Amino acid sequence: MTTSWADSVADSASENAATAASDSNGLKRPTRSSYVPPHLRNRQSPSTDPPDSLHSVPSSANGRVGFGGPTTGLCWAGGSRPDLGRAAHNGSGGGRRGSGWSSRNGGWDRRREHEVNPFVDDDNAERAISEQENTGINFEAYDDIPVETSGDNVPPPVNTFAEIDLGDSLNQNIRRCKYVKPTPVQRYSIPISLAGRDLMACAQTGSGKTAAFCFPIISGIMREQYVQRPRAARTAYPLALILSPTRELSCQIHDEVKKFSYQTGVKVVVTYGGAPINQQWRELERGVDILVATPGRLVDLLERARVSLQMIRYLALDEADRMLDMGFEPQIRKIVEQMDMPPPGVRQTMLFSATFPKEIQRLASDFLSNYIFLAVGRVGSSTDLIVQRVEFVHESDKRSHLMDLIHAQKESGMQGKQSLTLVFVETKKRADSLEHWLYVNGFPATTIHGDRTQQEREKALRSFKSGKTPILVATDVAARGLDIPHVAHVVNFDLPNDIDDYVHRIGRTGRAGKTGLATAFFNEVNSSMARPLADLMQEANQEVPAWLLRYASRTSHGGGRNRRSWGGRFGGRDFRRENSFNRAMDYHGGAKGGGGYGFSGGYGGRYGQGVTSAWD
Ligand SMILES: Nc1ncnc2c1ncn2[C@@H]1O[C@H](COP(=O)(O)OP(=O)(O)OP(=O)(O)O)[C@@H](O)[C@H]1O
Repeated sequence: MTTSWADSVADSASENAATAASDSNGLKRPTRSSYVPPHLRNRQSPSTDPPDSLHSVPSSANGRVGFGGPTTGLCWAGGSRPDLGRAAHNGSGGGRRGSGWSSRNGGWDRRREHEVNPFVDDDNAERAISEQENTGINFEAYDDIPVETSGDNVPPPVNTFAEIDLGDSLNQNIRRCKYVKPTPVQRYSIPISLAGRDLMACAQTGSGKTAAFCFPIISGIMREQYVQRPRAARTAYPLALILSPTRELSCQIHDEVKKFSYQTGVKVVVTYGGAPINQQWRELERGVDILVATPGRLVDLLERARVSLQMIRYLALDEADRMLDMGFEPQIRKIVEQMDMPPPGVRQTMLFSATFPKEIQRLASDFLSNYIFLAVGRVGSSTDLIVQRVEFVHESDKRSHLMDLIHAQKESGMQGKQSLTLVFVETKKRADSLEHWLYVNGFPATTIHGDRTQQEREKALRSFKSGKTPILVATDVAARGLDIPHVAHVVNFDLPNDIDDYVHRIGRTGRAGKTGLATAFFNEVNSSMARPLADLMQEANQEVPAWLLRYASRTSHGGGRNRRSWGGRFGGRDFRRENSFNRAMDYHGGAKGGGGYGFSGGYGGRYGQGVTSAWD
C-alpha cells in the first residue's frame, strides 16, 4: 500500500516538473493576439449581429444611469471624469427582464476565434470530473433551506436560470458548466443584483456564491455596449473589480469568470502578488473589463497608475468579512475610498461571504448604498452535508492520531485520487514539519502556506487537486473559498481561535451538494473554542461529545468574538435589524414555523415598525 503511495509521489514530482516548465507562473495566458479595444467592440458586425433597435437604447436597468457616454458614445479622453450620477432607486428592479437578449448572439463585437476555450482546456482532469458531477448535485438538500432578506423593495427570487435575462452567450456558458438550476443564493442574489441593488449576501460555503456575483457583472457589462473609457496607453480602466483575500482564490475566480464569459467579448484579467508584475502589466495593457485582484498587488498597480478605478461600475468583495477584518481593512479602504473609484450609489457593490459578524457588517455598510441583506441558512439537519467530529487529542498524540485517521480512511476506501484530505495547522512551521513527517512515514503530502513561493504554492495545489499528493497540510491561507473537488476529509489538526475560521475551513469539503467529513482535534489549549464549537455542532444537529459540553459549560464565552451564536442558523443576520429603522423582513422557504431557533448572543429582536420575520 505504501509503495503505491510512494509511486504516486514520484509521479507527482515528474508531472509537477513538467507542468512547472510549461507554466511557470501558473497564469493561463490566452493566446489571443487580437484584443479588440473597447471603442471598437461597440461596433456590431452586421454579418453576425443584425441591427436591433432594442439595443441602440442603453439599458438603465441597473438603476444606475450616468457614466455619461452610453447614449452618445462620448469618449472621456484627456482624463476628464465621466458624469457619475445615478438615478434614484425605485426598487422595482429596473425592468431588466425581457429586454431582447434572445435576439443577440451575445455581447458586443467579438473576435471569438482567438479565444481559448476554457471548457476544452482540460489538461486538468479534475475540472472535467467536477463539471460532470455538477449534474448530480443533491439539490433536494437545498429545498428546505431558510432564507432571509432585509432592505427596501427586495426583488423576488427566481427558480430557474431561464427566468433570468442574462443573455444568450452567458446562458450557453451556464449550460456548458452543467449548472441545471440556480442554487438558493443564486436564486435570490442574481435578481437583486440585476436590479442594480447593492447587496450583502451571506450563504454557506460551497453554495455557489462565485457565480452569484459573476453572472450579474458579466451580464451587465455585455449589456452596456456604449461605454467608452479614457484612452491612456499604460493605464487600464476596468469596469468591474473583484477582490479576494488570497492569490489562489483570485486565480480560481479568474478561471471561473473566464468560463462564464467565454465568447461574450468580456475580458477578464487577474493580478496578484508573488507573480511577475511585468506580465500582469502586459495583460492589462491589452484591455480589461473585469479585474480580479488581491488587495496588495492592486494597490501597487494603482500607485504606479497602471490601473485606474474611475470607470468601475461593479465592485465585488468575495470573503468580504475577511477583507474587512483588521488585516486587510486599510488596504480595502484605500482601494475603495481613497483612489478614484466612483462612490457607493454610483457603482454597484456586492459583498459575499459564508460568515458576516455584525461588527464587520457595520464597517461594510460604509461601502454600500441602500443595500439588501441576504442570509441563506445552512441546509437542514437530515441533509446536512458535512459530518463534524471532534476528538480529544493531547498535543503529543496528534501525529499518531492523524496517521490512524488516514489509515482508516484508506481502509474504508475513502482515500485515493478521488478522495483528498486537507489538514489545517496553525503555523507555517508546523505545516512544514507535519508535511515532512507524513512524507517520511509514507504518506504523500504537500503543503501550502505564506512562506512558500507562489510557484511552490501553485504547484502544491495542482498536485493536491490532481490527487498525486492526496494530503495537503495548510495554514489558513487555504481556509477560504478554494473549491477543490473530492476533498472528502478536513482535519483541524490545530483548531483555529475563531469559530468563523472553523466554518470556512470545514467548508472545503461538502461542497455543492456533496457530502464530507470534518474532524477536529481538541485539547485544553482550545478551551475557549468549546462553547462556540458545541453551539455550532448543535445547530447543525451533529453529535456533540459530553466532554465538550462540559468544557463549554465551564467557558461561557470564547471563540474569538463567539460570533456564530449571533447568527443562529445563518452565518450572520442583518445588523440593521438591531437599529430597527423601517426594515422590511421577508422570510422565504424551508423551516417549518421557524420556532425553536433562539438567537443567543444577545440579539433581542427589537424590530421596528413594519418589520416581520418568521424567526422572531
Ligand atoms: N447552479 C449550480 N449548479 C451546479 N453547480 C454549481 C452551481 N453554482 C455553483 N456550482 C458549483 O458549486 C461549487 C461551489 O461553488 P463556489 O466555489 O462558488 O462556492 P462558494 O459559495 O463561493 O463557497 P465558499 O464560501 O467556500 O467560497 C463550484 O464547483 C461550482 O462550480
